[in-house]
This record gives sequence, C-alpha cells and structure tokens, in this order.
Amino acid sequence: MAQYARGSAVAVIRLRNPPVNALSLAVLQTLEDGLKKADADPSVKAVMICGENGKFSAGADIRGFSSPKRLGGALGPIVSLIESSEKPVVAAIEGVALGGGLEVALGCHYRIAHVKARMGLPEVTIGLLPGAEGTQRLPRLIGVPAALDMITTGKHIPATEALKLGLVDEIVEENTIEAAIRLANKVIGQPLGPRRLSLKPVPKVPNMEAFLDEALVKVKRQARGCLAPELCFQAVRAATQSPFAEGVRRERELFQVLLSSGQAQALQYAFFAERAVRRWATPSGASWSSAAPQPVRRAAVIGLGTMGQGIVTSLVKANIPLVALEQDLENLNKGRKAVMLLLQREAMKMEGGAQILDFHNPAHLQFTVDFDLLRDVDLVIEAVFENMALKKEIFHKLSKICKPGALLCTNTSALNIDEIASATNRPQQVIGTHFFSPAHVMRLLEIIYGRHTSPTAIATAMQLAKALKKVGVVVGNCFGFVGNRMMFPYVQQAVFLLEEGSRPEAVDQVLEDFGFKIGPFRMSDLAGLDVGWRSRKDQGLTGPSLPAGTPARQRHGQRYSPLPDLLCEQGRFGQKTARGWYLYEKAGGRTATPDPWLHNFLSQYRDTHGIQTRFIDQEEILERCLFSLINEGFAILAEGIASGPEHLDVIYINGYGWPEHRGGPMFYASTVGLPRVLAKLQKYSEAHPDVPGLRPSAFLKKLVAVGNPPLKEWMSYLSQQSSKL
Ligand SMILES: CC/C=C/CC(=O)SCCNC(=O)CCNC(=O)[C@H](O)C(C)(C)COP(=O)(O)OP(=O)(O)OC[C@H]1O[C@@H](n2cnc3c(N)ncnc32)[C@H](O)[C@@H]1OP(=O)(O)O
Repeated sequence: MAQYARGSAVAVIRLRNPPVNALSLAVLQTLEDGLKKADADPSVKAVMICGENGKFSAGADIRGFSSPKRLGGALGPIVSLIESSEKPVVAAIEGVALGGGLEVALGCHYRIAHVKARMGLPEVTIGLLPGAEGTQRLPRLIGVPAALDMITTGKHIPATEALKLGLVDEIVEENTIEAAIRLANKVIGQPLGPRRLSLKPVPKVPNMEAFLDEALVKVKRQARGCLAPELCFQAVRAATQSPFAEGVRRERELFQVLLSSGQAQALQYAFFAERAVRRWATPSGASWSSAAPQPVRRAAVIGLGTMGQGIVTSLVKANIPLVALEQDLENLNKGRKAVMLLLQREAMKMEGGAQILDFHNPAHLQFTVDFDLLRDVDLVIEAVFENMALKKEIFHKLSKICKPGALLCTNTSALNIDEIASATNRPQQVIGTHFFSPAHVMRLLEIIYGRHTSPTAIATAMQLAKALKKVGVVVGNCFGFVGNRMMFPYVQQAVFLLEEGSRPEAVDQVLEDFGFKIGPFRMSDLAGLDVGWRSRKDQGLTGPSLPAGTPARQRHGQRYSPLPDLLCEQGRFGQKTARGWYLYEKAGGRTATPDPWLHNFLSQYRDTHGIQTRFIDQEEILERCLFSLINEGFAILAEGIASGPEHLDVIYINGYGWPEHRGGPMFYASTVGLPRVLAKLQKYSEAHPDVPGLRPSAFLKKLVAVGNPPLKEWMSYLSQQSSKL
C-alpha cells in the first residue's frame, strides 16, 4: 500500500509493500488516491514520493504479471498523472528504484537520491520492457546511448553514475527524505513545463540511424534468442522516430508481445527459482530455517591450479582473508603469479579496485607451502585435481591440523563426499563445494552434503556462496551430483549421434540455436578431452584396466562410444592441442573450424563397426540430447538428490549455459508437456534399447499418468519412501 501524509505544504506519499515496496495493484491504487488527494487539497503546494524502510521501490510486483487482473496497463497512466500534476512532485530515492519504481521517479518533476541508492530498468532480465512509458522518458532525460544501454542490459547503476548521466538532480549523503522535502519547498511555484519529460525532445545524436543500426547488431548478438532485448531496442528507437504519445503506444504494443511470450514466464520463473533455492532443505529434515551458519573470518585454499586460482580470486573479492597453499615452491610461484594477474584484472574492472582489493597485504592473502598455517582458519577449500587418494590424504592431514570447528570443503565435480569425509575425524564438517570454471566468474556453487554433514556446515557453505555473490544450490551426494549427472546422458547422446551419422558442427549448431552458450563438442574442446579420458580410465571404462575381450562399443551390457577415447589416443585433447572435435589455429586457439580429418575418421569408424550412416534431423538431435538430460533430472528428483525442479533449473542456468529465457531444463520440459517428453523418450528408447539414459524415468511416467500436473506440484507426487538419502 502507499501511505499519504500531510504535515506542511508538502504532502508525503510513501510506497509501502515489504520487503521491497513492489508496486502491486493495491499500492498503485493508493498512490493514485494520494496524488488525487494532494491535488484537491489547496493547502498542499508540493508532493514528495518515497518508499518505506529505506527502499524506493523494486518495481512492479512480478507475481502480478501472471494474475488475471494484470498490472501491465495500470502503471503508465499513474506515471502520466504524476507528471501532469500542477504541483511539483519530488522523488526521494533510497535503496533501489528499479523498473516501475524508476518509471514512477521519471514521472516526478525532480529526483533526489541517496549516494548509496541504485537505479535501473531491469525488466529485460525478466523478459519484459519498461512498459510504464520508461522507454520514452529515459532517452529524453539522459540521451539515447545511455538509455539504450540501461534498458537493453537491465543493469543497475549507482547514484553517483545516475547523477553524472543527469538521471537524478542531486545526491545526498544524509537524510534523503528531509533533503527531498527541502527541495520540494524550494521549487514551489516554479514552472513545471521544463520538468515534464514527455514534453522534452529526444537529444540528437550525430548520425542517429547509423548509431542505432550498430547498436541493434550488438543487442542481437548478445540476446542469443532472447526476445526482450530486441523489443526494448525497438521501443527506444520509437522514441527517436515518433512524438511521445505515439512512442508510448508502440511501447505498449511491444510490452504486450513480451508479456504473452513464454520467454517472460520462463525468466520470471527463473527469478523466483533462484530465490527459492536459498530456502534449502534435506530429506533428513535439516533446513535453512533452523540451521545457523558459522562465521568465516579466515579461509584457506589448497591447490593453485585453474580452479584454485579462481576460488582464491573470489575469496579476495569477497574480502575474506585467506591462506593459499601449494604442495611445493615451484607450483606455489606459478599459482601466485596467475592469481596476481587475475586479481589485477579484476581490480581494473572495479571502481577504486586496487584499494578495495587489498591483495598485496599478507594479512589478506598469504601464499605458503606450510600446512601448519592452516591451524586457525575457519574454512578450507581443497581444490586439487580429481583424485580420490590424493583428496583423502589431504583431508586426513587437515583433520589433524585444523582447529576443531573448521569446515572442510572439497571442490569436486563428481567424487563421493562420504568417502572423502571418511578420511577425517569430523565427517559432520566435510562438505562438497563444486565451483565452476572460471571460478571467479561463474555464478553457480553446487553445495553437496554427505551422509554426516551437519546443518551448520550446509548453512555455512550457503553463507559463503552469498558472500562470494554466487548462487548456492544444496544437493545430495551421488556420482556427478546434479549438474554433471544430468550432463552425462546429454554428452553421451551427442557422441552417439556422431556414430550414427551426424557431425560435431551439426550437433553444436542445433544446441546453440536452442540457446546454449556453447554446444557439447565446442565445450568438450574447451574443457579438454583428456579430463573425461582420465576419469573413464579411473572407472576402468578404457585404457589398460579394461578387461581383454571387452566389445569396443559396449560396457557392462550397455552401449558405449569409444570415439572420445580414440581422439585422445591420437593426442587430440581439444583447444590445448589445436585439435579435438574441431581444428584450431594454434594450441590454445579459440576459433573452431570443422575438420575434414575428423569427418573422414568418423566415416572410417562407421565402416569398421558396420554402422549405416543416416541423415539425422535437427529435431532428433535436440530431443535426444535434451530429453535424456531431463530424464536424468526426473531420476534425481525421485531419489531426493535435489529437493525440487527449481534446483535443477538454477544449476543449469548458472553453471551450464542453459538459456535463461527457456527457464531451465525442467521448466522447459513442463512447457513442452510431459506427455510429449515421455512419448519421445519411449520412441528413442525403443530404437536404442541398450541406452539406459533414454529409458523414461519412473517419476516422469508417474507425472504423466496423474495428468501432467504443473511443475510446482511435481514434488507432491513423490512418496517419502522413494528418497534414497
Ligand atoms: C507496466 C509496468 C511494468 C513494470 C515493469 C517492472 O517493474 S518489472 C519489475 C522490475 N524489477 C525488477 O526486476 C527487480 C527485481 N528485484 C531485484 O532485482 C532484487 O530483488 C532487489 C530489489 C535488487 C533486492 O535484492 P535482494 O538480494 O536484496 O533481495 P531479494 O532479491 O531476495 O528480494 C527480496 C524479496 O523480494 C522479492 N522481490 C524482489 N523484487 C520483487 C518484485 N519486483 N516483485 C515481487 N517480488 C519481488 C523477492 O522475490 C524476495 O522474496 P522471496 O520470497 O525471497 O522470493
């Protein structure tokens, strides 16, 4: 709601809807009533709009977009009402003014902001555009280039930048409300015409058309199939081509297109899913509501390879003092050099970076080969390579050296947390923290609890994720956890498709057109084929430990493709060796070119194994890769490894390049329709009976049998007994 108060000549309208003063229909109604009251009261000479609890407003109530009484058309007329007021209206911006919140402020005649406030039009990130005339007012206020940048990226800008852009008239360090009331009193009686943005012309840019053409190319390139950025662009372009009223009409049309697009629903689902996973729970009853985290005043990272370097960088950026440890001086010096380079780059990206990232101070970041320096740390992250024996040795050492309360984290992408914990005297304090490469960039942190992990340990790891500005997702312990476990059947299908007649570039293209940042073969070349090869050798699937007489294309009675192993045997490890599934310009090169050698190799391989080459269409590529991944997701849910489909979706969006505008794999399955997913899996499974990944999961079958319920009801169809944890 909004609260109206009048003490002096300035009426105060306070937006009130905790926690972020989202603009619900009720808030808008009281805002409108307040404006009308102020207008009708002759003793009121000016109006000040602010938000309750130090936050102006986070914009329209996103949940309201899915309700029948839609918010969509309600806000624009109120912003117009504010602007047309004959009494000056001042916005006092504290905390955040986002989306519809900022549009309300743009309707005001004056804007004053607290120095710590942030502003932005993030609608594009939830699949919409600023539909309350913001695409028409903002360019008139700050010019087309800056407005286009804010509207098409959705970025939040600090008050200091807003002042430079002319978005606010003044910033204050003390009480914003008092300053706004002072300003309101000062401007009483001054002409309002020049303060009404709808009456201003859009500032000219030399060669506007050329500028816009170039901007559109950039927007399209970054959008990768997402509609909203381009429609945001079109709305701003309308501001440059038409009078205000016509621009507003165009904005409304485009807003309606987006509102009814599945993409807006997917992105809004993703917004709430990311928040829902913070409320973690385990099958044993531990949960975020009862577990308290331990403070982490000092941490340690063991291993300064690529992952360790990124983790150290993340911790330094989060201002957590730490010790970085390597096994010998040579590796320590190599690691230190790489970390310093990363930190310098990060500092350059930050305002006042070098001062903020105090990484030259040994009290903040200390490099050592001496385990003894880990005695007093609160948390250790082990990030050595994926070798169970090595990890166990390190954890054994840690449990002897570290203080009793220290949390021991292992950065692993697949290994058994319980087995690692068994090497310690405190399995309740051992937890998996699976970072994604590059660890200082990727937002996902998969947090894996073992059989004995305590709720405090989980809460502390979640708190760490928050401090590192990452999205922590709590999952159970199984091979590959959630992310990689779902990835295995996807990659397996991609390789099987090559055996049957496809090519890496065809498979990658289909998945990149779907919206993945990178297809499975380009990804494999980037990560290095040798990583999976080592793991398969450890599992006895290839290499010297493979029993003699094992059929080339079969393991444990199931279909197996030796193609990646054969490539590795040829020294083709991907980008690092300039050859993998593609050809690269040089070792470490990034430009993938289809490789005639590989095409020839695939033909010979098919001849050798008597495989009839067939044409495989895009639909089959997409369905076999995605539906096998989704199928594994249903198995994971049924086993209680994750507590809901949102967890899987958040993991895929933030760690695996899944296109956010498709809402994550499980949301995508719900939009395709579970009966269709099931029917397709059944069809492919019949054609490939030796591929268990295509056999529909029992949980998927059950959901179809009970009538394809909406995603939020799925978990209610699982019986408690089905959880293996
Ligand atoms: C025609 C009119 C068109 C208008 C278009 C719009 O205005 S669309 C909305 C545009 N605004 C946004 O996209 C802002 C979204 N919110 C945020 O970016 C962040 O929440 C925040 C405001 C920066 C605050 O971040 P913080 O990390 O401090 O808190 P949370 O993200 O956890 O949020 C707290 C709870 O508030 C809920 N919430 C936030 N914003 C909205 C919103 N606009 N509508 C509804 N609910 C919102 C959020 O979901 C959290 O609640 P949970 O119960 O934990 O989910």
